[in-house]
Amino acid sequence: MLFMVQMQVNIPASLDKNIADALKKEEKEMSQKLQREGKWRDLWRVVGQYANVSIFNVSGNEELHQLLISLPLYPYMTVSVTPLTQHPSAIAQVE
Ligand SMILES: O=C(O)CC1=CCC(=O)O1
Repeated sequence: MLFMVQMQVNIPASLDKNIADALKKEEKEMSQKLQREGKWRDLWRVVGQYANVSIFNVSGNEELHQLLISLPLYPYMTVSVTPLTQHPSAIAQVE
């Protein structure tokens, strides 16, 4: 199943910089692992914001939920999830 996920990152200025940097590094490693596995299909920066729009290809709600809550930056994110389905006019096939 495909999901559009919007993540707004709100790291408090009071968080120690070394901790913030370590969380960002872990987040990058995890997101790149999931991209290589094909689960995190697209990752786009929202211009002008510390936010991204992502497309996930996972088995369903539960897998997506577990994946999102295990992201290192999850405690500092506002997450919005939109399930997607094939548009009847689309010529690209959903995998
Ligand atoms: O920078 C972000 O938008 C948060 C994030 C998601 C994957 C990643 O590497 O950083």
